[in-house]
Amino acid sequence: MADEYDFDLFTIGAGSGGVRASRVAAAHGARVAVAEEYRVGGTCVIRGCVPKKMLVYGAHFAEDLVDARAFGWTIEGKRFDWKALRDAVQTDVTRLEGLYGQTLGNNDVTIFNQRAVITGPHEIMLADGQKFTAKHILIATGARPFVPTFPGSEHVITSNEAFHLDELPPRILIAGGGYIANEFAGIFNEFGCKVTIANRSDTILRSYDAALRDRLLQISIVKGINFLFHAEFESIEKQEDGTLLVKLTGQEPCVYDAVMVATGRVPNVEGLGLETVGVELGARGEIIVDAFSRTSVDHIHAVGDVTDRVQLTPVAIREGQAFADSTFGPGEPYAVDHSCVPSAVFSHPPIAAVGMTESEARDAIGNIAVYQSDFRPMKNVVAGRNERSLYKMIVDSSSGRIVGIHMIGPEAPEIMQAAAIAVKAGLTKADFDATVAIHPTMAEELVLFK
Ligand SMILES: Cc1cc2nc3c(=O)[nH]c(=O)nc-3n(C[C@H](O)[C@H](O)[C@H](O)COP(=O)(O)OP(=O)(O)OC[C@H]3O[C@@H](n4cnc5c(N)ncnc54)[C@H](O)[C@@H]3O)c2cc1C
Ligand SMILES: NC(=O)c1ccc[n+]([C@@H]2O[C@H](COP(=O)([O-])OP(=O)(O)OC[C@H]3O[C@@H](n4cnc5c(N)ncnc54)[C@H](O)[C@@H]3O)[C@@H](O)[C@H]2O)c1
Repeated sequence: MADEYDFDLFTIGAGSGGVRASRVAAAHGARVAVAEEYRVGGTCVIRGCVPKKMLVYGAHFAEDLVDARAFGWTIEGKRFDWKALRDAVQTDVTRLEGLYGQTLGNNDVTIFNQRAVITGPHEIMLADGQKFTAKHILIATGARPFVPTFPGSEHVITSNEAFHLDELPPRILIAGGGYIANEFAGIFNEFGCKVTIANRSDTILRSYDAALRDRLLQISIVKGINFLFHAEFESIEKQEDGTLLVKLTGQEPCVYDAVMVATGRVPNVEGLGLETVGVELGARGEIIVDAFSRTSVDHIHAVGDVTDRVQLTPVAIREGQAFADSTFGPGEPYAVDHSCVPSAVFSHPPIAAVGMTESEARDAIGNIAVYQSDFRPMKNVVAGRNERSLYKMIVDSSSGRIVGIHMIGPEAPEIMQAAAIAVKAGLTKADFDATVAIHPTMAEELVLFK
């Protein structure tokens, strides 16, 4: 490796993509440094997937404790302590942060706990003024919540703050209709907050199959979540008692204790020095990269949310791994396959999907068969919970190949991870039919479609 540079690789951002790329590059023998301005682990570990999932688990006990009565349990003195859960989650986040730092250290990656910017084609400057040179630079700076600007927008919180609330807000308005809005609506609602979702369109989770979206909407309404559609912010006024008077288009003014925005995430590119070295950006501020995560400058790469391809942790990790193997490994360069990426929404109940929705398949293929199972899980029957699951399988009629599976119901993401392998591998409906069911399960519906 070239010794004319201080490092072979300098990574900016120690999140999902940056940590993986740095660790793997170092394991291939590269001299690697990584700069992190906040906390090692990035969004997913510190204020995303991981603490969110822990809150989802905590929230679900609200239903389990109610349902337990139907299974013969008497529960007295039931009480929920938000601070106890919040602090337990943060303790584990800190533990994980330590493990990520340890992994980097064990691989001889130098960590700088400060902001880094690019000051020359091969030069990086840290917040304290230190400068370093590197043969390759990897931008893995992720994304941050987008907050629309309107009078009073300074009073809103985002998912970043939601993990640290001193008290649960008795009434919370959540703006947005995507992943974060629906996941946090479920969490706060289970904790007993009165939740209202305000969305600018009339569609939640627009990339998911319409039948599943409708099912989640119906179930959420029954659980007590209020939905406002075609509602955009006009203003928020903080009142003397600390509550927030919110005006939304087409709605009567209403008072809430907290307002959270979940209106998408924008790439972290500001002030990075990209213009000084000629790294090109797209219309949404994302770094433009080719299939090998190479930017418009040959030796500068970018992975993860900052490229706004698929904003999911496992994708950022794969992009980081592919970059490190391709640039520093012994094999041929390879690209990440972004097709058929499975995903999940950890709502109550969760949604999971892989491949094409019914309408996408109709447009792309035309001749399709749709199999559907609309059932009440056994546990819900005994519990007297009138909440039905919906599974859909979309099949290319000419080949029998499965092009999409969509599920809403308990444990849907856990079931989907296995089903996604089959879809990615190009299996057919006949292959599923030939597989014996495991009874009694919810997942058996996948091999029993008629
Ligand atoms: C609330 C929430 C829930 C989510 N849930 C899921 C989920 O369940 N499943 C899933 O797959 N995905 C989920 N995501 C998305 C997932 O977190 C991201 O896709 C993933 O973290 C992207 O990884 P990344 O490496 O691109 O960026 P990040 O993990 O965001 O890491 C970027 C890092 O760069 C640092 N940084 C930025 N600029 C600089 C600089 N100039 N100098 C030094 N450091 C810098 C940042 O502090 C950050 O630590 C969730 C996101 C949120 C917000
Ligand atoms: N379970 C998961 O895998 C998971 C969970 C959370 C977040 N994420 C990732 O993080 C990303 C960000 O999550 P998110 O929920 O913020 O985004 P999102 O893209 O899922 O949803 C954004 C929502 O905000 C609305 N919106 C956008 N601009 C608006 C504006 N100016 N005014 C009003 N509404 C507006 C959109 O119509 C949409 O409903 C997701 O796209 C996803 O990739 C994944």
